[in-house]
Amino acid sequence: METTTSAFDIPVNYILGRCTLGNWDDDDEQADTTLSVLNVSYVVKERVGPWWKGACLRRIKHKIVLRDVSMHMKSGQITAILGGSGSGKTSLLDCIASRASGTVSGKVYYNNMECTKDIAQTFTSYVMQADRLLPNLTVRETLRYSAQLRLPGHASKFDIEEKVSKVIIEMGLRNVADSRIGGSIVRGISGGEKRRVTIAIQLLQNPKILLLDEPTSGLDSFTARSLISSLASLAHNNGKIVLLTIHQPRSEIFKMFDQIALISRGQMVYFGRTDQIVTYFSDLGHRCPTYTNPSDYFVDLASVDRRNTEIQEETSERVKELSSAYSNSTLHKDVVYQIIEDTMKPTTGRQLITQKINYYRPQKSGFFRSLFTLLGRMTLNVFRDRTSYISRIFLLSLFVPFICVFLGHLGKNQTSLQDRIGLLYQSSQVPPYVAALNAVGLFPPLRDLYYRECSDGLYSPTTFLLAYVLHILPFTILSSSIFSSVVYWVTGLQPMTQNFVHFSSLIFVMHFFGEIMCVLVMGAFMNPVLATSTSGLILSSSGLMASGFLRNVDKMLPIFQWLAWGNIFKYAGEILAANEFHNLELTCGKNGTFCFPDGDTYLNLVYPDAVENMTRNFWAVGGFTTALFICVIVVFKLRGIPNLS
Ligand SMILES: Nc1ncnc2c1ncn2[C@@H]1O[C@H](COP(=O)(O)OP(=O)(O)OP(=O)(O)O)[C@@H](O)[C@H]1O
Repeated sequence: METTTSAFDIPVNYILGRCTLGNWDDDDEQADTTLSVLNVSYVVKERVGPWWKGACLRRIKHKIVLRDVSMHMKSGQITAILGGSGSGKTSLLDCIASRASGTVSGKVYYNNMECTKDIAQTFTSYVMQADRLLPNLTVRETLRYSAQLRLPGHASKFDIEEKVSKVIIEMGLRNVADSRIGGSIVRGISGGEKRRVTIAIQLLQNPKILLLDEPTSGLDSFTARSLISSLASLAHNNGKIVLLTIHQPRSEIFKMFDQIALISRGQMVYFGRTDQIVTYFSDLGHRCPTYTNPSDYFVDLASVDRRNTEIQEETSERVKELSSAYSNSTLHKDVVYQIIEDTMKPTTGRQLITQKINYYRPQKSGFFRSLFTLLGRMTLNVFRDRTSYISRIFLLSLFVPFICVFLGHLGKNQTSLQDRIGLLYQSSQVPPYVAALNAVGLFPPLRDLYYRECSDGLYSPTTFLLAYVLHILPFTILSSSIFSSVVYWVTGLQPMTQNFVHFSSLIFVMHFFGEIMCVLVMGAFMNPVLATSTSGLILSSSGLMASGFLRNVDKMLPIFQWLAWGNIFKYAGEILAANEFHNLELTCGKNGTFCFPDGDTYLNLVYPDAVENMTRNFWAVGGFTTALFICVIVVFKLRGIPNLS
């Protein structure tokens, strides 16, 4: 079948094949697809100057990452972008996938139709360099959950299983289908198999165009070869466009590519058929020596050597000559003319098809389906890892023996007043802090996976965060109940059921609050070490300042008194104090020194309205926790998706 040459020839069947009204899994492999890149340039902003000047004061420098790059690919072809480190390979893929963060000029066309982000998301799948997979799931489970998120809401269980089995076979994962992915601690499938799983996830949506950033990085040469061979057969047998970046492939791999794009310092040095590259460079006077891997030779030829100034100038000059020779070559002109010719045809048909694409774009799996899929996946991931659920349930309980041994059974004498204050202070501080530790350990892999799936447009931050809090809820209830039951009854706080219910409810809310607080910090900072120290600092300084257990809030500077109104620990402190000290009888010594005859005397002194404000304070802690959760969603939305590799 001939390549699409007219806008009217754009295969509507293919579009219909992805239609939610038709069969979403229709493999209309006969339909040709083209992908063209015309004079694409890409400029990014860099801030230069000393760090202490901050982001606003540092000078902005514009860096040209890509300059006038043109390429043309069609279905059934595998094309490799080659080049040294920093030459602009990943940036070129980002521009094609509409994921670039800087300024892109020039045009990218899908089926001779100007590309928008929507079109890119509909027709392409992007495989990033890093595998972001949950270590405790098996290959099949990973694919099943991904399919539930990626396939339209009406796809049945049977459709999903069928699709999963199909990609497992396509990517040669049959032997490891029921093995765990594994991670740094638990051994799982090999690095090459993980790469295959990542690619298989992207194949679930049956994309026409598959973009892969360094798919062979970190793989041994045998595994790399077998992976590229699978990608080549995806292109040749399934009619996909496969475009990948690669550093320096070995010669067997090099031969598998149909086309090569060699770039250097953001400029194209060669784009054309693989079997013509040797002749092309020989004609320019750079003959690839016998017994030398052509990819090694050409990548070295197009790289600037920075060992010393002399060599740098010499190699820079050579690269300039190579890129100018290519831009004047018939090879380059043919590519540009072909793209211009194909895309200059009447636009009405294209507009019509754009409308069709917008109409037939596959529907997302829906809010509730995404929510329950994420919830199921997170829960399974925790239950598969003993250390995760043990730490979630029992980490808080580990503090109990220390508290009990240190304080023992509280009496009714005057020193027990101080013991009670210490115990209540610890009870308000430890649960949120332990929850923050749990979040630091268990949230980052889920967040990384969220970033990848969110950049694929699968679900929103709200869905992800809601699923996260719902999956921690049973653990939070269980661990806070164990903590409060033992601490409350062993240390001998007021032995009344209602007081115990108040105490345990507050412990639960504070435990939950700590986790949400840490998730908020991890939405702002990627680094978990920074997240731990920031969360710890926020929690301990808030408790210190506002709980009233270490210093009476009314005796602080007015600014701190005002700030305390906006701090959950003020209300938590009042609840704990009123709950324990109201109606508490104390005994005085015989030597006639000042003493508190009962807990209410202490309450009147430090928390005058705490008993009357009990209900208000419960509303306040609940309100703070809800508001914090809303803030987390806002932070994740504002922060967006970081530039992932
Ligand atoms: N958003 C950005 N901000 C600043 N510099 C950028 C940005 N994107 C790309 N660059 C710069 O552009 C150049 C090309 O980067 P790119 O990641 O595309 O190279 P690459 O060929 O993929 O390199 P590698 O093979 O090492 O991954 C690099 O010098 C990089 O620092």
